[in-house]
Amino acid sequence: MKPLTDIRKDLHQIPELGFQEFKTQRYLLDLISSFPSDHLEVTTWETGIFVKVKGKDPKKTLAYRTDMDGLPIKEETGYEFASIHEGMMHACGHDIHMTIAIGLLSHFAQHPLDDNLLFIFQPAEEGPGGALPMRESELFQSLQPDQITALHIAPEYPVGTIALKEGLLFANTSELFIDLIGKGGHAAYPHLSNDMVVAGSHLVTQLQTIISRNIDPLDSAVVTIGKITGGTKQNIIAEQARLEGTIRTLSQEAMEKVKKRIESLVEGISNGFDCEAVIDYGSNYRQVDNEPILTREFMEFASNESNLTVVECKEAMTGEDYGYFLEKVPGFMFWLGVDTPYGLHHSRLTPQEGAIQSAVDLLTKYFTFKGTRN
Ligand SMILES: CC(=O)N[C@@H](CCC[C@H](N)C(=O)O)C(=O)O
Repeated sequence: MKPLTDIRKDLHQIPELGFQEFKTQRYLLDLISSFPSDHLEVTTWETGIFVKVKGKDPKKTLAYRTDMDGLPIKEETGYEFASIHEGMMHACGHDIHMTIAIGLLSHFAQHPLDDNLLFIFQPAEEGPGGALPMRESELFQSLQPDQITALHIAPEYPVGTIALKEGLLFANTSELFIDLIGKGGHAAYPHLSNDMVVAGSHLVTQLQTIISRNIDPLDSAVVTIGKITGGTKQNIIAEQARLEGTIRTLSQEAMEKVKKRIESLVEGISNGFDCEAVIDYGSNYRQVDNEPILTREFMEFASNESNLTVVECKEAMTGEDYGYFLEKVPGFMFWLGVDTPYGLHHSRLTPQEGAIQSAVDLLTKYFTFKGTRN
């Protein structure tokens, strides 16, 4: 097999959006077909893949999950191996996550455990969400793991550090799309039109008051509008505007409250500006809730059995549909330090590749510890 760093470079070049991961799936299947196949059961689900490494005397099934999709970002890393897909980039580390899965799989295909080890290559984490339908698939139900593990790259930690905590690690999320439909017209005749750029601007400002005025200051929530579109030309009054964003909360109750406030404010805009307004919440992700006993055991294992630094971190407002796997299967997720000055979802994100081997070494030892009986 090629060195893992070369595999990461190959994957980095072909980012694809959710449920479009055709080349990525093909690339991974080709690699997997080069591994010794005696213990492997490979199945595909949409653009994802399940690989079961059959144990020698299985009593349970352990699982490792990686996501697969990229983001609609124009890459500016300056890498020689930058994305060859215009306007798309692996800017959330899924190329690293997949490479770690391949490193582990190549090891365990040659050295199977006593127990089964299931690899889940999951599409569409960035949206619209592959974890929930994958978890609900007949295929997953038939493979049903007893414990699950995943990781996410963390730009802010050095290579050689992992970070996690028991319980809540990542927030509840909901996408947010608001369409405003008014009446277009000539820029010189505002009184004959109904301007959705003005209505949308008011709405963006009002939405910011939800966190500052409606959420308990000791709780946490986020409403981010990441994209606004509207109008067609500088001297035409905009007939429509669209706001696209995301909501993050630490509890389901806060999510319900934020949504109620959004609905009231949107209704106010619709009445005040005499326009039509439609809200679509897109996909919702369940919080990532680390199972306390397994998490604590893993933290102690990593501290004692590796030379990694284990940090007990705070929860983050990032989202992850991996939370849906954790809803049904006990397990945990951890942050993997990759030491890069630009954060997740940035066009200049350049994770240090040294992190790949550190994760493969740690998880090889951990799965061996969990899946071997004396
Ligand atoms: C780790 C990470 O960055 N995850 C994404 C998940 C996206 C959720 C959904 N599409 C949304 O935008 O709400 C994140 O943005 O946190």
